[in-house]
Amino acid sequence: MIGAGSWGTALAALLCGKRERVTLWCRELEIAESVNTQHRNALYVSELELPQNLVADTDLARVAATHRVLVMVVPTQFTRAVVEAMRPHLRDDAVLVSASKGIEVQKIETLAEIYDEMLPEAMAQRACFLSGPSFAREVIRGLPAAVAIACRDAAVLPAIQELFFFPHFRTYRTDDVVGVELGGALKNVIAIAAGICDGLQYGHSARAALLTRGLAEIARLGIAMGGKAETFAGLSGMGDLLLTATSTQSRNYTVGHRLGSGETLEQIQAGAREVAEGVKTADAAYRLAQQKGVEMPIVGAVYAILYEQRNAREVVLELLSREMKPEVTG
Ligand SMILES: NC(=O)C1=CN([C@@H]2O[C@H](COP(=O)(O)OP(=O)(O)OC[C@H]3O[C@@H](n4cnc5c(N)ncnc54)[C@H](O)[C@@H]3O)[C@@H](O)[C@H]2O)C=CC1
Ligand SMILES: O=C(CO)COP(=O)(O)O
Repeated sequence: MIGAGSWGTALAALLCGKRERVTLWCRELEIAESVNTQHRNALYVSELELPQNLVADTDLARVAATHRVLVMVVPTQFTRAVVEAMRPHLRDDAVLVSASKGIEVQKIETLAEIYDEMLPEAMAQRACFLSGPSFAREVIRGLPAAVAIACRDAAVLPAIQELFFFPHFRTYRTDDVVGVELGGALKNVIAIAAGICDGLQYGHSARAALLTRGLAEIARLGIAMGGKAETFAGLSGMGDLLLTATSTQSRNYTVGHRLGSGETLEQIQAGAREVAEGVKTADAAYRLAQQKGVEMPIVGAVYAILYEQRNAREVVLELLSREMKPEVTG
């Protein structure tokens, strides 16, 4: 497991139920020591006990060289640098499984596009993408969840699906990498919008409208990028949007709620250790939509509130003043 934040720790603990030993690569020595000696992650999900067969290692080159299946769970904006550091050490038969959700701002690229750019063709082709409604804390506690896993290489996908398949963690397979990735990345931006809506106390009807139109935007960009329309109605699309945009457990929803309640992004981010991917992805998605000529008014509104210091109420008024039109859902 490459990345020892909340989600990397949760997925590593999950896989411990199926493998004799799972290695967790940690940037932070403090995490490695606490996992190896106390079976806890001292910095993330520290209240939860971890399996005894989870072993932490801080040497990225060694972990990359000695494992065939590498699950990538570092925040999106750091993925390029971590892949760069791993690249010389990777085995020829390595299978990368991406479990992060976001779009990189630096080059406006999805994680699949970063892998395509940086890895040998066959290795990039067999990379898998796991995404869907799943809070780390709930997964560590063994509560039921279901997610999607996507891969372009049909020969690799069943084995990776099986690796991540448990009675309480059901994994559904698809070949739609673009749809799964974009659903997971963009729902975080719409979750920020939903939080803003609730922070402004606009009510449940407004939030339901926002989520439905938000999903239409996600599908519109996703289809323009080559994703399949039906994927956006699935676990990595509507499923994850439902979870993230309606739960106070979500970091992205919480960022939005605090913005809607009057705090600034700077205040919210000061001292925050955990990543809310939607903040950076809003920037990348706004630019990507412009590049592709896709209309995304809700993403544009989140961008204006986050990056142009626009007043949230005024931005919502502008959204509500848009012209009359037919209902198109993708
Ligand atoms: N937490 C959750 O419930 C879920 C998270 N995800 C996704 O998993 C990915 C990772 O998120 P979390 O594990 O929640 O993160 P987290 O917020 O719990 O931890 C942050 C992680 O970032 C790493 N980090 C910080 N600076 C870094 C740098 N310069 N280079 C490399 N790594 C650095 C830290 O070592 C730590 O592993 C994100 O894309 C997130 O959207 C997906 C599903 C569920
Ligand atoms: O992706 C997630 C759940 O599927 C986690 O959402 P947050 O990052 O908003 O907490």
